[in-house]
Amino acid sequence: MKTSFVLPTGIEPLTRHPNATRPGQKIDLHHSMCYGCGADAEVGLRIAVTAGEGLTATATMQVENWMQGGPGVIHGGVLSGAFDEVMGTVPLLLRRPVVTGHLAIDYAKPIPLGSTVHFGCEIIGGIGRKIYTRSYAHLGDPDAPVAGAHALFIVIDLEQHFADYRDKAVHPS
Ligand SMILES: CCCCC/C=C\C/C=C\C/C=C\C/C=C\CCCC(=O)SCCNC(=O)CCNC(=O)[C@H](O)C(C)(C)COP(=O)(O)OP(=O)(O)OC[C@H]1O[C@@H](n2cnc3c(N)ncnc32)[C@H](O)[C@@H]1OP(=O)(O)O
Repeated sequence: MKTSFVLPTGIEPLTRHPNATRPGQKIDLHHSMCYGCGADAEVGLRIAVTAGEGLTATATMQVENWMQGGPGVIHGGVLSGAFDEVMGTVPLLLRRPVVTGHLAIDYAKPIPLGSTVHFGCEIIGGIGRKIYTRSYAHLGDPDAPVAGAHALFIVIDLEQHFADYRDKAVHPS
């Protein structure tokens, strides 16, 4: 698939954490009010990410009517959010919390409402606090991708990063 995302040189391989989620199991819920994965979020993508072998994962998302952009098809921003969620979850296999620094999407085909989008994802490697990932999406045939994505995630100190915002956090009612 065509992309204009340029990977830097010097990316080093990363290793799965020994206590990471086992292949075939769902990677732990981030938090229940998360727009990407939360079961209690008022509006959300409700994506479940399953660990694969090594530093890989898969995920699915149902394309619901509220996700419409062009007539009958998914909004590009919703798909972008889905890729962010899928790729942002995979660094949990390293047991390292991250936030997105750079996200690039390649849209190859329109995705109809009512589809199930299947995602594959892998960690390419890292440089210092930077973790590079790539992902692709298909509608049932992995040989016919409908979109692809790359992202750079930055490892953060979880407590410190959100310290000034926690008083605004919303909780399940
Ligand atoms: C939805 C939020 C969830 C957040 C995650 C919470 C918990 C994590 C735990 C579990 C995760 C589980 C599931 C998560 C699922 C989905 C994830 C969704 C993730 C998101 O949706 S999260 C929201 C959007 N995200 C932000 O809200 C970030 C705002 N931002 C910042 O908070 C700062 O910007 C930060 C921290 C990114 C960096 O700040 P900083 O001061 O710590 O570090 P610094 O600036 O030095 O960058 C360090 C090195 O990255 C390079 N670098 C930085 N940005 C770059 C760019 N754009 N392009 C190329 N290189 C870049 C620098 O050049 C330097 O590289 P070098 O070391 O080589 O110089």
